[in-house]
Amino acid sequence: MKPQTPKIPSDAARLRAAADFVRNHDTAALLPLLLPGLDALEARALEDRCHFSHAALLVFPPDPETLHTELAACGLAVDPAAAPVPSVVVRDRLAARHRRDPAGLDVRILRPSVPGPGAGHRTVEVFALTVPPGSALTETAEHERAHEHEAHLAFEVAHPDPLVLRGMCGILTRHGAVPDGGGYNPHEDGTVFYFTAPDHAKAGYRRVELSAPGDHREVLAAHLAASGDAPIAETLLRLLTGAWTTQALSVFAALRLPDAMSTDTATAAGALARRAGADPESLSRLLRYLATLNVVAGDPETGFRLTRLGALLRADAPGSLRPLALLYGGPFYQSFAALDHTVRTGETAFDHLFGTDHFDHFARRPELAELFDRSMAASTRMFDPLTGHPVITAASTVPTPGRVVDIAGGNGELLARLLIAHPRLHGTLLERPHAVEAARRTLAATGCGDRCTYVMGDFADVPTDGDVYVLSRVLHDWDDDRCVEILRHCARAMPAHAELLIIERLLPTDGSPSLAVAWDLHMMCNVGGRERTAAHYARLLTAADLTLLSHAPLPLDGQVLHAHKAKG
Ligand SMILES: C[S@@+](CC[C@H](N)C(=O)[O-])C[C@H]1O[C@@H](n2cnc3c(N)ncnc32)[C@H](O)[C@@H]1O
Repeated sequence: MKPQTPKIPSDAARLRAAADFVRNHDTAALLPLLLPGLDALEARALEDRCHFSHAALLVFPPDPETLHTELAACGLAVDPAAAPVPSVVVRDRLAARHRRDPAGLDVRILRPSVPGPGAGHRTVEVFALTVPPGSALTETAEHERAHEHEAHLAFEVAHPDPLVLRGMCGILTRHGAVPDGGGYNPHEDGTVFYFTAPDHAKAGYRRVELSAPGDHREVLAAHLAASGDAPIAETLLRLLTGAWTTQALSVFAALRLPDAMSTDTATAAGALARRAGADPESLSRLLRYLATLNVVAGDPETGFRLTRLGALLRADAPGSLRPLALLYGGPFYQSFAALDHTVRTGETAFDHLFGTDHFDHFARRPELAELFDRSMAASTRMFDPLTGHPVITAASTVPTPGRVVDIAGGNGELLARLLIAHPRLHGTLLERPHAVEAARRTLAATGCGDRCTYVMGDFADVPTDGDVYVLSRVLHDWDDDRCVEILRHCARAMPAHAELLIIERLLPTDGSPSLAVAWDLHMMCNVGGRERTAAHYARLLTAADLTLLSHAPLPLDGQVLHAHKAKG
């Protein structure tokens, strides 16, 4: 008996199936089907940041009218006023698969709405390529219908930024999804990241898409590289020109352009040049480059406005990254030019270049010291959950109010947060003289100055009257021997009941993405320190007669490690 060839469903049947699927599923139900094994925390993180937005398919109508009739027949109404948007990503994938010229494949995107359960706007995303009867594309259409290469489920990311996107891609890959291309579509200013669903997924679709409004080609480049189908020379060129990006951002911040620009309305480059005292032609070209990075939007003809990303470089933005832009484009840019010295010799490039270590170099230059303190304050979002850490709440609820000793506490940002959140808590800040002055000002400004004492000194001067000791972003500045020395000073000073909290980024041991890996290079080049794994910190603590009890995540890839004195 002749084996039966499975019948390929018609476009109308495929459209109906996609519409039914969208009608009957929502984000909460779909995520565990797609990523079985997702734990509650990760499911919540994904649900908070994205929603199921559409199911997609590629169809091949003989003409546009037939497509509209088929859509209407399955309850999919397309706004007749909305012109179909040209597809770039699916067009190029189709061209690559069938070795055709993309210019000959006019794939259009339609997005008819589908009312579904729960809140949120959902659509069927229809990629349509008109294939009239007898067309040379008939075979291509049959192949695509049979294999459903472009069928996918999509989740739209609500407020995409590079960290969120990298984190979400990380969760998907950790659960077995495999990066499978993607792209940026300038026609609708959106970026898509495709994945092959994990083998054990139960959603009935083989592909998943994360879609993000805006241009996220930097994150996309890494995703494409992981997909193995990146245009590799382009990817490498983007990587090689990273230094240009650093300088462009730094100059943009130094000229205070983010403060002069609106996020709503475009300003002509000429007007911005007059305000910044810059050359109009050169500034216009800088802004055009920054537009490719999504820091500004617009072009030299219409003018430029600031994006959400660019607004983080405003001097008064909460958590402003302006100080970091100036440091990374300034002294740390110079030191990175000597990275080869570090790699060849193991010595610190910064010390080699400036003749002194970075703490002394900055301490002797008040403007740099202030910039450094403000740059550390730029990432204090990392500290937010610490006010609720059980060790801190316990210290603030004992009958006699407890004391937090912040060792090398910088300009007092963390201590101020803890004292504001716990009005009975007292604090001591140990720092070098210039930083103590900055900390005094921070704590006085928050009205907590009278509950705080200051010790101008060195790690050897850790006070002995604390209940909680904090080492925030200190140990990563030093090599292992110096860390053990610092930890021994702590252990000797700590009363038996005292607790130690260490705030650092941890190097991942499972290959998951983390800012710690890049900052490890920064530490190596600039301070002779390093980022470490949890196990590495545990070893250093043990060598100093301390015991690591636990660690918990903080924002910006931070972690809080909890330790106390070794028993016995
Ligand atoms: C990376 S900053 C961290 C500041 C703060 N803990 C935070 O998380 O924002 C490191 C701090 O260590 C301080 N420091 C460096 N050497 C020190 C020493 N020998 N004794 C005390 N503090 C020191 C520096 O002044 C600097 O403020």
